[in-house]
Amino acid sequence: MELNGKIAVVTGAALGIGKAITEILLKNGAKVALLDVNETAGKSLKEALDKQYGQERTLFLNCNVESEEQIKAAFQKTADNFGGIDILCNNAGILNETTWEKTVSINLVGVIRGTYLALEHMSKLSGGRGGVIVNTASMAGLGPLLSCPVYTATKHGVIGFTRAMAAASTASGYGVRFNALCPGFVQTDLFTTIPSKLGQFSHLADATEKLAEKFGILTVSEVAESLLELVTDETKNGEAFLVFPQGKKYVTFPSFSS
Ligand SMILES: NC(=O)C1=CN([C@@H]2O[C@H](COP(=O)(O)OP(=O)(O)OC[C@H]3O[C@@H](n4cnc5c(N)ncnc54)[C@H](O)[C@@H]3O)[C@@H](O)[C@H]2O)C=CC1
Ligand SMILES: CC/C=C\C[C@H](O)C(=O)/C=C/C=C/C=C\C=C\[C@@H](O)C/C=C\CCC(=O)O
Repeated sequence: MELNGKIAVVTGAALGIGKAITEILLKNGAKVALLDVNETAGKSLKEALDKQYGQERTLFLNCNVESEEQIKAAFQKTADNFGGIDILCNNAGILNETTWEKTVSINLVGVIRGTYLALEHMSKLSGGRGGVIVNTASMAGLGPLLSCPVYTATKHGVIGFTRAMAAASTASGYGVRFNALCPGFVQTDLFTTIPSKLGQFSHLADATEKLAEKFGILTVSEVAESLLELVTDETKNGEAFLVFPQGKKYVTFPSFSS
């Protein structure tokens, strides 16, 4: 997919991985709608991006992915402003085992909600022009993280949902590719605040730290480069792209097809 002129929506765009995704999409010619619940950070980033790319290339919309109404409105404003949606990065996510229902609501339900609402704009069956949806999962979607079982569950769910949607899209003719981005540990606010977010599993913080030492820490730019590959390589559909400092690979899963 050539990005020049394409229209992208990034959730959780104001900080961390979402900010890096936004920047690499802009750098490669896309227009980007930044959706985030953190209005201060979102407006500040928009101001900085306006200076670098001009005011017309981005739109910041205060949006909580837990709200169907807010996502619906944000997608409509994006389509009205830019003329459609070609790319969706369902990136917004939290890690908090004490408020685990909220973690499920944002990390999994928010991804499902964003996907279904975006398809109303993107699917060729509803007048869209197709495109690609990349869901930010995690290495914790591929293996158990003992200190955050609910976070692990949400990321396993994101990968399963993404792969099923990829198959449904191919079978239905949506013209939309679906892929999961699965980074290991990444240096962001989410990562640095982990020790205070483990709740009843806080006694396992050291084990997590040892995992981080073992697997290393990615930069947000490294993650954004992998996102770009999933967006631009039109052969990628239904992939789980595992990214960590030692390298990256497309995960193979057991096949149950006869
Ligand atoms: N940091 C890490 O080690 C890894 C993070 N991830 C995933 O990457 C994604 C981004 O995480 P980070 O950049 O690390 O986190 P971060 O905390 O640095 O940034 C997350 C962004 O999402 C926004 N956000 C949070 N809840 C929201 C909501 N309900 N609606 C809209 N926006 C919301 C925040 O305001 C923030 O701007 C998450 O899905 C996370 O699970 C995946 C693998 C590793
Ligand atoms: C605590 C969560 C930290 C950051 C959030 C981010 O989304 C994330 O989940 C990063 C995960 C990185 C995981 C790295 C390795 C994961 C290993 C596990 O899947 C299990 C594998 C090994 C377990 C330890 C062992 O048996 O050697």
